[in-house]
Amino acid sequence: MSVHRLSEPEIAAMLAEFPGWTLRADGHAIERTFKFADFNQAFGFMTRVALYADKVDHHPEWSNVYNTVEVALTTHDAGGLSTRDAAMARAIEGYL
Ligand SMILES: C[C@H](O)[C@H](O)[C@H]1CNC2=NC(N)=NC(=O)C2=N1
Repeated sequence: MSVHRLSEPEIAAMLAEFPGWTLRADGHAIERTFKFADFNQAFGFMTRVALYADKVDHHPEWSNVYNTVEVALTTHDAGGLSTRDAAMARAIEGYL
């Protein structure tokens, strides 16, 4: 499905709305690193996000090492950032 790619001002507004997130060097994703008490907490978070992601068909790029989860949000179908990434960032904040 085609999705509208955000303009630079729209990306700036998104970053202002989600203070913990930074723009990836290529400008096509927002990133955030989450630290948890232990692996159990980290993987529980990933499980909640994964179930939501599959439901809305928008999947994070991420990696996990013990209690650390690195997340990048981008919209492959748009070749960059879209409102789907803002919605996902908002949902992720709710699963912390
Ligand atoms: C066919 C399927 O709907 C698409 O490939 C979905 C799946 N998950 C996705 N996830 C992300 N992050 N971006 C997408 O463009 C995307 N597209």
